[in-house]
Amino acid sequence: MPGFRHLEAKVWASVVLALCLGAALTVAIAQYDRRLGERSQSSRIEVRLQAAAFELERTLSALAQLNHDVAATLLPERAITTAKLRPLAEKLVNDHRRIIDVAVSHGLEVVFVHPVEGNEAVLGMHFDTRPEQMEGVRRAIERRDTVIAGPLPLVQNGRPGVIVRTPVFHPATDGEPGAFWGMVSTVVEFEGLLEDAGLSSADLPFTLAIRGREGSGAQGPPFHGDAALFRGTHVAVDVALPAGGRWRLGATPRADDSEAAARIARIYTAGAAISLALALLLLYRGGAFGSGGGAGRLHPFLPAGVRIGIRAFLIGVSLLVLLPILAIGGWVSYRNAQQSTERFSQALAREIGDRLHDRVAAFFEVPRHFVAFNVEQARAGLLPYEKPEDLMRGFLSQIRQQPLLTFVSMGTADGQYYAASRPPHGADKALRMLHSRAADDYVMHIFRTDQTGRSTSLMSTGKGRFDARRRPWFEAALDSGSLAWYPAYRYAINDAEGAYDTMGIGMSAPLFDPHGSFIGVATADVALSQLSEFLRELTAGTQATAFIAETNGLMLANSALAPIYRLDGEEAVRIPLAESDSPLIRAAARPLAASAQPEGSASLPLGNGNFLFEWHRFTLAQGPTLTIGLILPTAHFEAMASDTLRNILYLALAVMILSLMIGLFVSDWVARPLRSLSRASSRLARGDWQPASHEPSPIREVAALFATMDSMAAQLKRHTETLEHKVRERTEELEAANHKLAMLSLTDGLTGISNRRHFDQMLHSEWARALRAAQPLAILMIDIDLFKKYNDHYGHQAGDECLIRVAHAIQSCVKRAGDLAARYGGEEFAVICAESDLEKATALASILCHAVAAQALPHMLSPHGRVTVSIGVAAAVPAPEVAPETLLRRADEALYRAKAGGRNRVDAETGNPQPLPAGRA
Ligand SMILES: Nc1nc2c(ncn2[C@@H]2O[C@H](COP(=O)(O)OP(=O)(O)OP(=O)(O)O)[C@@H](O)[C@H]2O)c(=O)[nH]1
Repeated sequence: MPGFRHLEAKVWASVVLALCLGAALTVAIAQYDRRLGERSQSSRIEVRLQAAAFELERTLSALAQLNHDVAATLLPERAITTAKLRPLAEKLVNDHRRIIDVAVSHGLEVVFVHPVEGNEAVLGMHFDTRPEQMEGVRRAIERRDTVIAGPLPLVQNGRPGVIVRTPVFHPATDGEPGAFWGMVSTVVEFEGLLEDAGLSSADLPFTLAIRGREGSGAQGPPFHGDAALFRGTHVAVDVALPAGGRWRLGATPRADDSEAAARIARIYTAGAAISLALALLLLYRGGAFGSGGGAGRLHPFLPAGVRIGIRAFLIGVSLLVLLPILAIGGWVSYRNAQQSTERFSQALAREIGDRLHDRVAAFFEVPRHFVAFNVEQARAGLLPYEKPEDLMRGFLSQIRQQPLLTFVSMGTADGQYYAASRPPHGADKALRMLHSRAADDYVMHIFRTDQTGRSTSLMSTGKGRFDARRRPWFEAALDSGSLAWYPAYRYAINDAEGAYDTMGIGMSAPLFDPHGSFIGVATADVALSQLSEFLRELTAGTQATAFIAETNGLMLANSALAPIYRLDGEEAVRIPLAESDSPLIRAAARPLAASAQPEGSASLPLGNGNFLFEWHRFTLAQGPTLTIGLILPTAHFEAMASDTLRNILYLALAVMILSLMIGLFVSDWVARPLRSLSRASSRLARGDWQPASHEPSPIREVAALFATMDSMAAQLKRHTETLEHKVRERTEELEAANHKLAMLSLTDGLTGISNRRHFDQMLHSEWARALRAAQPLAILMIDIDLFKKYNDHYGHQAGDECLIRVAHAIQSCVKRAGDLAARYGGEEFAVICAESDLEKATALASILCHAVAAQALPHMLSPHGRVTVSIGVAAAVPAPEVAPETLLRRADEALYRAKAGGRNRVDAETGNPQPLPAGRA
């Protein structure tokens, strides 16, 4: 009966041990998983912190630059000119939403602030009355450079703020550094900075703290979050502040990581299930559920009566174990590969997108830099516009610094044009100088230049007048009155090679001399074809397509090098994204038009595959809003997943084949000796005692089985041989006895010669033989004369003795092979003479007659005085229709006649009795 009571103690012990081991292993795995999870969480946090640090560094360094720019405006006069300062400050505050105010102090007193509203408390403030402010101010003065001060509670609202401070000094005199004049401070909302860096505390999956106030670094005072976390295990990333100093970002994962908790719960559940299953299995083996795993029971999963070979069994078991492992391992790996690919593709797209955005944004800073520089130069009286050769050489050295620029040029107030240029098209990439002068009647001249920046040869001259004042960039500068982007336009330079047959975009600004008089317009320009080339370089090796377009959907550039304008007569008509030659760009136009978001992504299903589309919108300073689009084929990433899957499949296949081979080898190793054992026992069962040639087995139990079987077989063989020997002996004895019995059955018990039965058998067989051979056969019938009287006179005993003597006498005369003498009955004897005719037989009969008489056995009552015999002889060649008894009868008749004739004589069937010769009677 199934039950638990009868279970042995060792079964219970193994169950308890299995449960304990299972629990210990589960706890260990959960701990390990937790540690792994924490490690991976830490690295995720670190990545996030690094991204945030990068963003903070970028923002702060941009702010430092801007603050520095404001300070630079104070340098010429070292006087607070509100009219000059206000527009700059206004622009700063408007462009950067996190800036609270821009303030200027003369000495340590704040004398200018913008905006005033909300910052009234700042105006007139003395830094030396505010120790927390003074710390940063002192640092800036000591360093004589921009510093990032704070964060500290702001005077205006008490909220934490970061202050970018740039000190301004009097000019140096006699090699002595100039004395402190004042300070430009840009105040930034600290929480806003954190938010922009993705560290808004609301949605962080970790606890954040920051230390290093005043850029004091890893050991500095904490200023944000719970500083206690710095005492425990935490992830730390430093923010390098512009112009020196560091903040340290520290983070620890939040305790309520539900994903990790769910994973740990799954591990505990799986561990409990496996331990329980193991315990049940042990109970089953112990017999808790019936005869269970007891010896002799077949496997519970096999139908009754089914037997399988040991090799199939071993391979089957291996496959049963291996296949689920392979299947689960393969599935998990594939899922992981898929997820990693997904994450990787998104990260890569974002990475390429960000890189593209940064590079393009940096690229658009280039024209600004050159135009601003030339504006500064003009204002400082350093732009040699009255010496065109020098002017163009200066432009040439500028354009040489920036390989993507197409023109750095100036249009003078009277419409003359001077430029350095890099031809956007054509094989000849030598830099050019261009001018259209009033002296040449405004005809464009294009010169090739050499390495030293001199014009070498005139390449071509223009067809018509080139009046700079009619060019879009000139007009745009006049319209805006300051540095500004102008819309894309078609170049009007008609050189012989068509190198300038393209559109361009750039920045221009009016130029004023030191007296403030308008002297012309400076411009830096990039050909849109160059911009496309730039995009192509940026996306090289990524299989991505990138484009730049304006908000109205008109293309500026694309890495596919699809045309961005077409000519309608002489007029260049810009092509919108939706009409691009590139189907990818056309497909991207729709989601882009539908979204007003500054950045986003969309999936583009196209005829030949799926694409991931990422876009960023950004506004150029003093210019249009541009969209940078990036289109990536997802097949590239999917291929990675399918590559992984294929690799997994190959690996699984290889493992399976290897396992099968090992399985076959092992099963053969185990099974072959067992099979030879099985064959040997079958042979033994058939009684084949030949010693079996076993496969040697390395398995102890199997080897022991072989040894036992061998000794068992040897013992059986010995027993069987002994038995066979005994049986043979008994059989021989039996045969001898049977032979004796047979002899006895054919012999007369008194006389020892053949009896009547033997005589009859021999008569028939000899008769048949004579018949076949057509030879004569004779019979002698012999009867002792007057034996009754002998008996009566000498007694029965003597009669028997007499019979014996007569028999011996007869037997002694019958020696020929094939002849037989027998006692025919009573005192009567008979002889068969083979191959004998009557004559030969009669002769034998006479010899017999004489032989008996010659014994001279006294017989008182016989007229011969001795024992004599009478013999009847008959002979014949047997015929098929004649029975042998006929011959017997005839011999008997002859005997009768011999008796009647006086006894002691022979009578042949002729009827003529043969009297014995007298002398021998
Ligand atoms: N002692 C002895 N006597 C036998 C045996 N078998 C037959 N007899 C005797 O043999 C005698 C045969 O006698 P009968 O047949 O009358 O003939 P007979 O006396 O020999 O006279 P004839 O044949 O005419 O010469 C009988 O008395 C039988 O008892 C035997 O085995 N032992």
